Amino acid sequence: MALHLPPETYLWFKTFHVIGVVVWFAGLFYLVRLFIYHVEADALSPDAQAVLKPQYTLMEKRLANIITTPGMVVTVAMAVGLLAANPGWLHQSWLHIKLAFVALLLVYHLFCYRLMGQLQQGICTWSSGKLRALNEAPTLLLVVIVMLAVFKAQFPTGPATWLVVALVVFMALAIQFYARKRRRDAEQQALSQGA
Ligand code: HEM
Repeated sequence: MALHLPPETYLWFKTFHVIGVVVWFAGLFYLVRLFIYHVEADALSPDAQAVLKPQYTLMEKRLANIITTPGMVVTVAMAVGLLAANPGWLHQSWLHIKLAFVALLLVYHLFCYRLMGQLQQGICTWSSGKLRALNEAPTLLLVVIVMLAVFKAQFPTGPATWLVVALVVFMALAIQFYARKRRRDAEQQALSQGA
């Protein structure tokens, strides 16, 4: 049964749903970036580690608890509002598929908390390269979920879609390639300075 709310209420729910998504993803992307810096601090001198590691721990905790999780809560709470205002969505298959991808996103969110705990205890076994690859997962989820929300039952499968998919994959690979090149250049510079 639909709630009888003023018509603009639905649009307010949608506005804050999208704002929640932006905040949630900003947090998820930056959190794993901080994990990468945290892991890379292992290669620094003990003095540098003593300063940087507690600082990264603090930044991670604040980012996760003050930005990322509240972004997730706003997204989900506003989604509940959208469904309460228009329960007809619950019978549509695009929403069921979207929910399956949102479930994956929530698993990713929880996994980030697990990694954060391991980093704080100094028992994280993930390399910075693996973390960089992990940081691409929410990009793919973001693209698919937003496409489902926008196209709904008319989910496109034509050439334009494949072009978008190819561009996203190309961008992800280019970022990985550039990051690897920068790391290699920095290593070579450090070696030549030490020589
Ligand atoms: C808790 C799970 C979620 C539910 C139940 C849900 C449900 C909905 C519903 C019912 C709408 C309104 C559709 C319309 O009025 O056309 C909507 C819009 C939207 N959702 Fe979600 N959503 C969820 C999570 C997400 C997530 C995680 C993202 C992003 C990754 C997202 C992105 C969007 C966007 C961009 C719109 C606006 C689409 C448009 O107006 O064309 N949603 N969502």
